[in-house]
Amino acid sequence: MSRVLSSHHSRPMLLRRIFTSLARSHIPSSPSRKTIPGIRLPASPRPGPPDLLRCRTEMASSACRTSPSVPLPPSDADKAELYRGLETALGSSFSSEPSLPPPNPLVIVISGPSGVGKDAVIKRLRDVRKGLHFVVTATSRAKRPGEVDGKDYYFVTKEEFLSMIERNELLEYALVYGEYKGIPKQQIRDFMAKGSDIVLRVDIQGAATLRSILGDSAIFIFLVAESEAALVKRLIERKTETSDMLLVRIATAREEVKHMKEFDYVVMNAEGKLDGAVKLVESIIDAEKARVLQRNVKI
Ligand SMILES: Nc1ncnc2c1ncn2[C@@H]1O[C@H](COP(=O)(O)OP(=O)(O)OP(=O)(O)O)[C@@H](O)[C@H]1O
Repeated sequence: MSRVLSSHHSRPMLLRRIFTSLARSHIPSSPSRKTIPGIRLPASPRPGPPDLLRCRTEMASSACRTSPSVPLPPSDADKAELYRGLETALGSSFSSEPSLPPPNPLVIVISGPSGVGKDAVIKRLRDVRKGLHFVVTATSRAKRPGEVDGKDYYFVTKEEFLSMIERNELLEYALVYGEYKGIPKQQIRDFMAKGSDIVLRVDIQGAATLRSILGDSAIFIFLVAESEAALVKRLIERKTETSDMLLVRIATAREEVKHMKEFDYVVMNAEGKLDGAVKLVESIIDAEKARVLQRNVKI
């Protein structure tokens, strides 16, 4: 900009030129605007009388200093009268149509190494955020005491699981320690149809598979602890693994952290700062809702 201002043009003239060219690039040349798939465009502004549009860029011209054909109420007029007067001057009533269509439902994949706090973050998110559906995974493993069918998992037999695979009913599935786990597609479709955002909790391998299926249409969030040492302490304190299992999980976590760059966002879940991590996830959701170019998941 400073290079432009130091040229031989006078400053007011340059400003007028810049303003004119900006205005030209923003004012639709015809009322029918092309729509771009995936982009939420506000309702097309109704073009006003051409002389008013010209006045936006040519404030100094004599035509703009003359009164409009329909006299406007004075600025201190009653609000309703001023509103109606402006409508009359512009030649059409003001639209009450929403400025934007509702945003597309999101699919949010939350992943990260074992012990990083995926369950903890999701549990808190469930408490603080409405409009999210937390996908219930189908599994062939036996129900453990306290687990509820349809809440913790959908418990099915191995035969039922295999026929779900055959009928292509699963978005992604894996055989983990001899038991099947998979994500039912219909559940996601049903909740997306109701306008809910979908949250999926998967391990790093599952996230890689989902990325290959969903590409950039879903949002991938990688949770990390503040350090490897903090992650190890958290896993030890959880007291759910034997030493051998801990060793495998920690060695795996070392490899998994290398996959962070394949994700869209990284969220730190630091010791005692669970709420901060959840807030950041919420901010990501809010920002995604405000995207002009909306993600569009097809399942
Ligand atoms: N911010 C935090 N501060 C302190 N403790 C935490 C925090 N987040 C989670 N934890 C604790 O760390 C342990 C591991 O968390 P969690 O079970 O949610 O991890 P996970 O990623 O779901 O693990 P896995 O993949 O092995 O199931 C739990 O005991 C949990 O209560």
